[in-house]
Amino acid sequence: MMMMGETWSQLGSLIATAMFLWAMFDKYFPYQLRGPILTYSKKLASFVYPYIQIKFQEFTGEYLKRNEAYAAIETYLSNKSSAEARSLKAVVVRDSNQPVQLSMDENEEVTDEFEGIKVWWTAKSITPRTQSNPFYPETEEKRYYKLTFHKSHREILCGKYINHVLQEGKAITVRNRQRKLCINNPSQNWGGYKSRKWSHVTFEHPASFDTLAMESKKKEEIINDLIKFSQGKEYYAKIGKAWKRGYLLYGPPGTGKSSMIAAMANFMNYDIYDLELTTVKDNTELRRLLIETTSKSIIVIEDIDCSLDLTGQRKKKKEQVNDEEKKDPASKMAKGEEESNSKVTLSGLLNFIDGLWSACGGERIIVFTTNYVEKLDPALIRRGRMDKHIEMSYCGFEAFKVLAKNYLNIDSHPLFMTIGHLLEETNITPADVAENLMPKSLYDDAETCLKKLIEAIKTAKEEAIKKAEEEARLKAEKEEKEKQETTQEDVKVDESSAKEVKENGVEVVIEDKTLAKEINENGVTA
Ligand SMILES: Nc1ncnc2c1ncn2[C@@H]1O[C@H](COP(=O)(O)OP(=O)(O)OP(=O)(O)O)[C@@H](O)[C@H]1O
Ligand SMILES: [Mg+2]
Repeated sequence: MMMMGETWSQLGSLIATAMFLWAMFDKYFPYQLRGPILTYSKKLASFVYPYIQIKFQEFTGEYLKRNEAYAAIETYLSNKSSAEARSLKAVVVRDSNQPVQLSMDENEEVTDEFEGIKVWWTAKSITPRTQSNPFYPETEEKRYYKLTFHKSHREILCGKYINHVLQEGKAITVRNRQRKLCINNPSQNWGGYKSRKWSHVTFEHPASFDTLAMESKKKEEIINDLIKFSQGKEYYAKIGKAWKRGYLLYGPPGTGKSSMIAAMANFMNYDIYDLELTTVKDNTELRRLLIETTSKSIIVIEDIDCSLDLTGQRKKKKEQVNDEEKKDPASKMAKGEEESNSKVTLSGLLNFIDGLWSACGGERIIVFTTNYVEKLDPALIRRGRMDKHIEMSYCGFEAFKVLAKNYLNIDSHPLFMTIGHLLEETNITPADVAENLMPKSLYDDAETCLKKLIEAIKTAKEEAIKKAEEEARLKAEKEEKEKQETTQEDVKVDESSAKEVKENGVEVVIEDKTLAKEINENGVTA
């Protein structure tokens, strides 16, 4: 006990002496000599204490912008902190799917290892005593992380390690973030305070490539394409192309185009920007919307053929208009108003896909969907613009098996063979198959649902046959009508020809009506 007391009193007097010496140094030591003295003392300290320390402050710059590095380090250390530190802070992070993020409390220390080198991270804070900037009073404590390591590892830790920490921290943030489904606001709502071009909700669609019904080979091809794209940052930079990829999904309604987009977003961990083109006034607005999208996102334009008149017809219409304008400049003026309301043009959209502005942000996927691929303008869908065309087709046997697994949790059943044969002969969408496979009551077992599906496919088959017959009948009727019309026209021509021959003064009875016509056409008078 006595010993303890003595040690404490010695320590106390040591601290008091140090404080006294520091006060003397601060008060009487000439200012000019302080620099060299401090430099030498630092050299001495580095000899005695061979460690390097780096500070990462929470706020930097005149306008106290939050330091991205600090946030990344905080996230990077959160796992290590929760395992090692004894005093922790819990922070709710915006747009994160984690309820709270744990970080170490002030003066706590955690260790980390990189390529066999040990480092120490400490959370620190200082409360400023003076107000340096009257416009931004520093009333709050300044927090920072301190990284300590041996000076012999300076090169590797200052370069590779810090880079690793920042990248990993950002990657964790992306993994933990709540993904967004954004829709564009009409431009008349863009003006006011706090107004935004995009509104968002949390994206929680459960679709995945596992639940998507399509041929496994095709599915794998798409997954590989997406993986290659997500790892292609350097590759895209090397070949001088913006880091983006375009997909065109086409197929009849209910074949899973929207489900595919949701599955892609879940697989890539991307946000979705669902762009409603009909509310976009012009190309300028389109550009403004585009630059507000973030990277790691899918920009979707659904039903591109309906969103805009971007089909070949539009071009023709436009050409016609231009011809009229050339003839009549007044009509051009009259149409001026209409032109300005013409909203987004094909060239505007092409610029959006692969013009200069499309490169901002990077790591983005653009998806167009359509039910009628043949209606689209070739310029819009040519290779290079839409890098991959994916056909979403009617339900085949492989796709059916995925749905049976999803909805009924079965891999096989004696009825599968019948269904397989029926699907080969009938076009039925995965949406219709899914609808029939879904148990409608508690008593519906797998067999009941499969039988229901068989009935549905048979009905679809009968309807398809009836439709085909009806179409064939209408076609035959049309052809017959056209034939009759042609014959009537021929008769009229023949009669007028025969009459003309008569009018030329020569009475010739021409039995062969074709010959009469020919004589008339060639102006021959017999
Ligand atoms: N390939 C599929 N795999 C799994 N489920 C599917 C598939 N296709 C359709 N479905 C089911 O049908 C529903 C409708 O599908 P979805 O909306 O993806 O079709 P779509 O092709 O986008 O149709 P539309 O052209 O009308 O927009 C989905 O909710 C899903 O349950
Ligand atoms: Mg859809």
